[in-house]
Amino acid sequence: MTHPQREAFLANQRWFAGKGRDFAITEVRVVAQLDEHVRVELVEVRYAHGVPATETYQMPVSAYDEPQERLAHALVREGDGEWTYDAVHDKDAMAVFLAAFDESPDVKGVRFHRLPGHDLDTGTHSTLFGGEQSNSSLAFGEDSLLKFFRRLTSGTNPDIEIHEALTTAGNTHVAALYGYLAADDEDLQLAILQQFLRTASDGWDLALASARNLFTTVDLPADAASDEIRGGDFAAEAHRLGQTLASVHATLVEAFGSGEFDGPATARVMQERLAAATEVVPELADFALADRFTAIAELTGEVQRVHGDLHLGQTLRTSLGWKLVDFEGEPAKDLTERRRPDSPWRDVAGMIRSFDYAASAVARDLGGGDEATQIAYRAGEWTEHNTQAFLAGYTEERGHPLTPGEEILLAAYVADKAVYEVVYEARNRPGWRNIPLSALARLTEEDR
Ligand SMILES: Nc1ncnc2c1ncn2[C@@H]1O[C@H](COP(=O)(O)OP(=O)(O)O)[C@@H](O)[C@H]1O
Ligand SMILES: O=P(O)(O)O[C@H]1O[C@H](CO)[C@@H](O[C@H]2O[C@H](CO)[C@@H](O)[C@H](O)[C@H]2O)[C@H](O)[C@H]1O
Repeated sequence: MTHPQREAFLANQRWFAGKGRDFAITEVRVVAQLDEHVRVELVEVRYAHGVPATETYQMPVSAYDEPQERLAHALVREGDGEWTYDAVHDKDAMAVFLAAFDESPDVKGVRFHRLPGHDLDTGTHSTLFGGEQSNSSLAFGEDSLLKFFRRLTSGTNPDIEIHEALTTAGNTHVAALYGYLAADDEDLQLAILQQFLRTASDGWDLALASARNLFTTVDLPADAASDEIRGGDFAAEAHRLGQTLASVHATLVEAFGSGEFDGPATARVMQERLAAATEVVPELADFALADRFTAIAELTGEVQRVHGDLHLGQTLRTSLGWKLVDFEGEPAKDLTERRRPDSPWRDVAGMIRSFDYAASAVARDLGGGDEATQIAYRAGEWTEHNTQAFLAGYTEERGHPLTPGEEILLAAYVADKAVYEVVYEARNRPGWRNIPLSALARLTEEDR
């Protein structure tokens, strides 16, 4: 059986990782029927070339025996007297999911798990989040947020696992976990239900606003007193973010334990990642990064569960402080790798790269006119200032300053993240490729 309409739908979704590759849907399975209209389907995709050769996607759908005008934009397929829609756009279908989390009914094929301590507000309507997302998230009124994982891999989902550990431990730097949806027969976790941080501001947006504010004051001399910068800048927030990350790391050690850092293996993985990335983006061969990576082979340290893909877009500022979101790890890694204990410096490096991204993205938007040199100077200054504040917050909270060995580790993780970003940008946002490439050029220059 062929599925041309479903294939066309899939190819247009932001969350479909196979864009640009030849693929066919080989199977559509219904894992659960929630009511007469709403069901959860799993779609198996097979690619003509390349790896991975197959993938599984989750499609919550709602089906009706006549077309639904209100859902015309979300049509997945029509035929055999049935109109099938992407259920995340369908408020009625989402109400069925919310009621199921509230009542934990017996639904063949899936289980609705709940954590104690919160009564769901079931009188609310769903609002789907827009934007560039790997999964599909929607808010129920001002109360809860439901995220359907789209690309599924069997095994424990780290986003659920880590939210559960931090919520149970009472760490307030994440949105509290309210529940999750899992398939019965297979080791598949389908969705996470958590506290909706409705008044929160996105860390990336706050950082951009701060950088823009500073750079547009271009008549400041390049060596302007940093007090002027401090007035409107992000440093106090960066400091709190550092404290937040240290607190989350400490709770993760308590919950999952820690292990020994393997220097030689990590250095090897970083070099392999660079070699693979150079195949995709040959300019990477221009950067002499090998010494940064081999330098860590001699080092000792600890590994633990971490966020794995931390950047400003994964942080939310609420009136009660910073929260970290989306503990799924780097989307390109397989699940086993994403759940493996890792160095906490990977997360620290992720945020440091993100400060550079924020400053560089604003500098890029402001263009290359007469003030380009001044803006570039300001961008470097903003990044450095916030990096130092973030590191101070992190080290103060954990109780001791950076050791020389940790500085070497951090330098390697910053370079490793930038290598990852070059490939990510080449594949997803070619216009942004120069941000990590310029960072690598600066790092290589520093190492000379
Ligand atoms: N608990 C929450 N409350 C409010 N907004 C949230 C919450 N969790 C995530 N978000 C926002 O929802 C969006 C998608 O979240 P994320 O977990 O990063 O999804 P994805 O896995 O699709 O990348 C982000 O903009 C994030 O800031
Ligand atoms: O949020 P995701 O888990 O999907 O992470 C991926 O996409 C991110 C971009 O949305 C990407 O982050 C990179 O760009 C950010 C600015 O948009 C920047 O703040 C980050 O520092 C930079 O790495 C992330 O790498 C990728 O895994």
